[in-house]
Amino acid sequence: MSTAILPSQKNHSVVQIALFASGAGSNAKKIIEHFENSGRVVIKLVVCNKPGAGVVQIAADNNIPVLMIERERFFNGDSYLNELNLASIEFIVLAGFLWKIPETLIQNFRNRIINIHPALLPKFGGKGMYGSKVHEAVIAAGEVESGITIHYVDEHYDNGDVIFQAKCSILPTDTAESLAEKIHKLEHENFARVIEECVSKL
Ligand SMILES: Nc1nc2c(c(=O)[nH]1)N[C@@H](CN(C=O)c1ccc(C(=O)N[C@@H](CCC(=O)O)C(=O)O)cc1)CN2
Ligand SMILES: NCC(=O)N[C@@H]1O[C@H](COP(=O)([O-])[O-])[C@@H](O)[C@H]1O
Repeated sequence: MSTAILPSQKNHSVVQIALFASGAGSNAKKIIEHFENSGRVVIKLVVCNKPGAGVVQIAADNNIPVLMIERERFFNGDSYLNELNLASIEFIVLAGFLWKIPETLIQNFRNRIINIHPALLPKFGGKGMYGSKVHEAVIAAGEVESGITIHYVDEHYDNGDVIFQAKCSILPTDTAESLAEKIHKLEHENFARVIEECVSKL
């Protein structure tokens, strides 16, 4: 007699995530630490397009393999889909990744790629809007608040469905640097939890 597998008894498989990053990797570090002892999520791979980026050392410190990618193959080849499949990657997190994700990956990871943007989309997004450039534009526009947006990734920059936003105030004395600190604090407080909520729905 076979035993029915009740939902509560379903054996939830482990979700294997690739972190894509181009820079210092402070978000990647927080995410890696958050899932360090998780039974549900494994940070399997760090994908980076900038040799010498801080995120490469963070991956090494945590014994996470790094896949260094090159522009030609990423945009005009298989977009490293073979390596992602070999690593059994099921979900992609963009944590300060500065290249546009190509159609090949969008199609193969439909609704399974998320990104964090350091502003309140739809304002201050799109091509050219990354890193301190975002904070400089927000300050120059005279905004009294900024924040973060975590969203699904589609074929356009900063256009996918919004998952989460959090705000911070901007004081008259704030600079792009001081705003960046407020934004990083919001990112580090929220990104890992939002990732966990997203993968729990897979
Ligand atoms: N298909 C998508 N790819 C990516 C998205 C996205 O929403 N859809 N988000 C970006 C992250 N990002 C904003 O959150 C972003 C990153 C970089 C740029 C940009 O203008 N990049 C420059 C190149 C910079 C460099 O090579 O150092 C450019 O494209 O000319 C805009 C937005 C990640 N990918
Ligand atoms: N438009 C994309 C963008 O600007 N992303 C931003 O890059 C930074 C990476 O910091 P980190 O390398 O310390 O995580 C983060 O602030 C993230 O929001």
